Amino acid sequence: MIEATGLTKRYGAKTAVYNLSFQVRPGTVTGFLGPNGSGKSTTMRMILGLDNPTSGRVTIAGHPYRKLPNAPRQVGALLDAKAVHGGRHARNHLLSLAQLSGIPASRVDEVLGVVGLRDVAKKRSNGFSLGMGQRLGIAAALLGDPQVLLFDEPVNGLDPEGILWVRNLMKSLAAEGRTVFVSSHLMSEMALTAEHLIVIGRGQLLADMSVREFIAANSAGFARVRTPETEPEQREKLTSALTEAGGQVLPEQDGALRVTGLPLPRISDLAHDADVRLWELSPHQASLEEAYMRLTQGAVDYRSTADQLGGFQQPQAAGMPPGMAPGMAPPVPVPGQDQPGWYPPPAPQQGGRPNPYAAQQGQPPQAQPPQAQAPEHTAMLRTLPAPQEQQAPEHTAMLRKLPEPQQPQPGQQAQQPQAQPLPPAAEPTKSDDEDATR
Ligand SMILES: Nc1ncnc2c1ncn2[C@@H]1O[C@H](COP(=O)(O)OP(=O)(O)OP(=O)(O)O)[C@@H](O)[C@H]1O
Repeated sequence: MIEATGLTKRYGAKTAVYNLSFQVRPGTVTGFLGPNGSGKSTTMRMILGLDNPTSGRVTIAGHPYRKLPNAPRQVGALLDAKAVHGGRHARNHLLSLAQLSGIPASRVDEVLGVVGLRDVAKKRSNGFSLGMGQRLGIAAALLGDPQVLLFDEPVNGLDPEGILWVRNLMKSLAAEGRTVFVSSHLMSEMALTAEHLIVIGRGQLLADMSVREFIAANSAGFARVRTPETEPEQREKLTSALTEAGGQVLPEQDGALRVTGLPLPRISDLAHDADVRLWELSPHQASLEEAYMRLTQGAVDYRSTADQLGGFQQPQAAGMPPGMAPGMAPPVPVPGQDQPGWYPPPAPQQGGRPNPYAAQQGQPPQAQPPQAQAPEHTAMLRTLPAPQEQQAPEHTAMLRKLPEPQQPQPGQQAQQPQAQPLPPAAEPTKSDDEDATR
């Protein structure tokens, strides 16, 4: 088990991690999520003794990493797949790691097989693709057959087959009773891989709970309703009927309607009363991505703006909305579509605290009084920054309430992808990536 208690890391004026307490248990894959720069890698480095905490502590099986006897046999990690001696063969790289930890050479060949790199074992790693480098990093993590494994973005650069392989590998490692702690920005992948989540924002804990609890706590279910595409007036009629009945109706990108606040039978009755035919009426649970977006909206440091292309864009045809090509039907306006938060599903409860980050943009987290530690097996979502942290009851979820997502600013609309002509085929180049000494 990995246990962090009041973990804080400051780099000069920058507070990268603040008062982080959590446990990563054996037997399940625990996902470690957070926006760019939220402190995931810093936390992992502290777990592995590569960075010293400014305060607090983190242990593996009860010991700080540096005090673990023969740590590489107990803990395996992939932090930075590029952190290898590029001039070495893949096999020699692993052999040198194995020798340092008293691991037999036969294990090197085993892990090369596990990660699918046997055929390139004698190739220099500086000639490896991103995905091959990731596989080599995973091989290094598996080398000591450790009970505790940490992976920072393990699927980065992997092809679909590789992503599926990593997913199954993580699950099987956890099923063997190991502790598996994985960071990723790929929410769809995390939803399929992890059972438990630890979510941080600006170095502070936002959530510590199962994936199922996390989605339920950060989103509400909704109904998708579709009317005949050839009769847009039916869609408008239904939208009015649903809105008058107290529902919230928002457009989906494919022309369907997303309805919250009304149960499915009521939607069906209202459609019937309004004499509107339905082509679809289906219940939906929000995705992990939507729930994550809702929770972390206020903790994102790096946001993109629309590319204005230096004013070089072709003028739009008269009356044509930006991004619409001539001949495309403009979207049917739907009441409510300009409401903030139409993309993420509505929060399950209203009246949350104001966004604690709103006044802190670009500022380090403010010092807070020590917070009570959550008991074992407690799923946590925290209200932040609260002057006094309440103790969470066992098996309950705690959630940091953040405000509704912000309305995109004018001009921040995503651009429609434009078809680009293919570049001319590149001339084949001579490759010397196969090691001459092979
Ligand atoms: N050695 C360092 N010196 C100064 N600041 C650092 C250092 N390492 C990390 N930071 C800062 O600490 C913060 C957290 O960085 P960290 O790399 O841990 O985030 P992350 O969640 O892993 O981000 P990403 O998802 O982009 O990988 C960032 O603001 C980063 O700039």
